[in-house]
Amino acid sequence: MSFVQLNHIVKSFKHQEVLKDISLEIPEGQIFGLLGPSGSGKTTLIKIMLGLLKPSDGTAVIEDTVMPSLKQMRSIGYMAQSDALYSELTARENLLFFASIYGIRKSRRKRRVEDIAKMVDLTDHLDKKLAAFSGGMLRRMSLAAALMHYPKLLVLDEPTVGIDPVLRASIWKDLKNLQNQGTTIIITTHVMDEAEKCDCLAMLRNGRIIAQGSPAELQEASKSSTLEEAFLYYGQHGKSAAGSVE
Ligand SMILES: Nc1ncnc2c1ncn2[C@@H]1O[C@H](COP(=O)(O)OP(=O)(O)OP(=O)(O)O)[C@@H](O)[C@H]1O
Repeated sequence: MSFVQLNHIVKSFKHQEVLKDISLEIPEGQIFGLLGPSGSGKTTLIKIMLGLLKPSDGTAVIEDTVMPSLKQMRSIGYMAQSDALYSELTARENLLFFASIYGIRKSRRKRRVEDIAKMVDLTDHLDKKLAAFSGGMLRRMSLAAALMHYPKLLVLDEPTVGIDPVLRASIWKDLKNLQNQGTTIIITTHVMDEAEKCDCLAMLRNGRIIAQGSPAELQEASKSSTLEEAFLYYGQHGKSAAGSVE
């Protein structure tokens, strides 16, 4: 069953058509990667999917509900590119705040904050103000906040920018664990070794999906030895034979 369905999404800002007839189906429990150069429309597509932005045409559906839907929004964790956190508060205070707005019961908040901090490797920094955090630590805080309410769908816009390879690997381990627990994960990335870890990829360029399929399918159909090579191939040759682009 597809968990997320995008039907013929078009989005224009003034005279610029940023998304041009995008249709996608993302099955439940998948790690789905949106790959594309800067400005190709990844964030815009995600915001439409989440009901944060209205499409000019088409519909975004999550679990049979047309977005925007308050009910569905409550079951989504969204980690945006910029960190929406309070720099004058400590990490613990920030996370307790998210726990309260996500409706985690008071008796469970302290424990949940500690569990989440452990997951993103911030246990030793819980009582520091975010003003003293590095870029990578702030990204980990954002991930923690997005995970606070056990979301069924986790949407991550370039989650590992500014994060070192060791921590990136540990975050990916956590993402795989979440997937094993049934979470559907959508991730935007420029990083190829990250794209390779996704079950399915859609390559976006100039507001269109130029290829879609598993990393292996995309490489095979373009006779490429790496995903990067496949991406360059599709950029030059248009739609993929591998994918389910209609
Ligand atoms: N609110 C807006 N008003 C006008 N134009 C916008 C708006 N939001 C996005 N755009 C334009 O839409 C295009 C796609 O932007 P978007 O942020 O979706 O790209 P992206 O693929 O996420 O890029 P990046 O990887 O750099 O984050 C860009 O040309 C951008 O300037």
